Amino acid sequence: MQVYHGIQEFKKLDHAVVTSGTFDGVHLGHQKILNRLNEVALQTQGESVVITFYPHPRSVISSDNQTIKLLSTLDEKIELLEQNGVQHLLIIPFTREFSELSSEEFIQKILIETIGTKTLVIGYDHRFGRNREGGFDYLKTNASRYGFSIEEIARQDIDNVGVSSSKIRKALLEGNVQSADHLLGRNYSISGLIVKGKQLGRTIGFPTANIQVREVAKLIPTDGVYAVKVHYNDETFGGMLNIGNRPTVDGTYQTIEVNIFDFNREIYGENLSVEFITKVRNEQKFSGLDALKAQIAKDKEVIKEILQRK
Ligand SMILES: Cc1cc2nc3c(=O)[nH]c(=O)nc-3n(C[C@H](O)[C@H](O)[C@H](O)COP(=O)(O)O)c2cc1C
Ligand SMILES: Nc1ncnc2c1ncn2[C@@H]1O[C@H](COP(=O)(O)OP(=O)(O)O)[C@@H](O)[C@H]1O
Repeated sequence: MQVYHGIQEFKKLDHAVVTSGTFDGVHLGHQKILNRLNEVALQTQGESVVITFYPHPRSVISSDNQTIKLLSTLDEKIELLEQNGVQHLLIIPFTREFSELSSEEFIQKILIETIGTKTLVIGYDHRFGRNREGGFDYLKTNASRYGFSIEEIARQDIDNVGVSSSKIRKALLEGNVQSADHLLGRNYSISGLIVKGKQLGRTIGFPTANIQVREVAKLIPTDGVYAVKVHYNDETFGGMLNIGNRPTVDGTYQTIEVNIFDFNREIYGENLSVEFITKVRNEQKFSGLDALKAQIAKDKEVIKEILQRK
């Protein structure tokens, strides 16, 4: 997959089959669009192109100034789009100025002049241009002027639920990992650097690797204890992970820490990624370290059992 940062890097194609959107999480709904994109590209001997925006449009336009939490970092999105067979990825820096472009200017400048679009494939609710003014109906009415054809992809439903990034975010913030994983079509994951903690874990028999997530915008599931799969270099392990402030030890800030099963290595300064399988309980304040240790031993039993069935 060719990646272009900004329109000036893109060289106009003879036969571009294009889609555009934020594609946060590259979930099953997005995958349906991408499959069709690749199919049309193959049938028409064209090349598939995805236009996406960075940072996320809502983080630029929204007035509440809060960083919106996302299902995928830019690197993860690039990897997922590549896995889905996309040939060209154009990442447009999303600025205030860019957000002022009308839908007509977007079509003329980006789709026609920069890319050379011959077919545009868009999701059922995709909007573009200033104030999200352009959509499928607008395109359809004006199609004859543009010299490209337009195809709309219906909403992907899973168990009668329309898949959307916001539903997946909500599920993760409610601790409903299984539902999020189901809509994503894979297990939600986070990755980061292993940093030093208070070195207490090893004294209670459960050393925990503390994960520092680099991207502030990455969504962290709600506090609690989770069954996870841990990826370290090319190896995969089972593990139990806690997200929270650790009230038992009077913790004052949130940590993400994982006890990796059947593992005994020093990994400070290295990278890990974890896949969330299910949440098993809320974080609690115990009377002391012994009570916490007894509960963690029980968590281990429960989680080993869960992971065996996966
Ligand atoms: C599976 C698991 C469950 C945990 N559950 C809780 C909990 O319910 N309440 C709590 O205060 N801390 C909980 N912790 C966090 C421990 O307090 C933490 O691992 C311990 O303080 C060691 O911290 P350290 O890495 O800074 O040494 C849990 C940790 C793990 C690995
Ligand atoms: N099974 C394991 N799971 C997690 N970390 C492990 C394991 N075995 C060894 N380690 C190492 O021990 C460290 C965690 O020990 P711990 O006493 O909890 O210290 P800290 O408070 O710095 O996290 C990890 O960062 C890792 O380098």
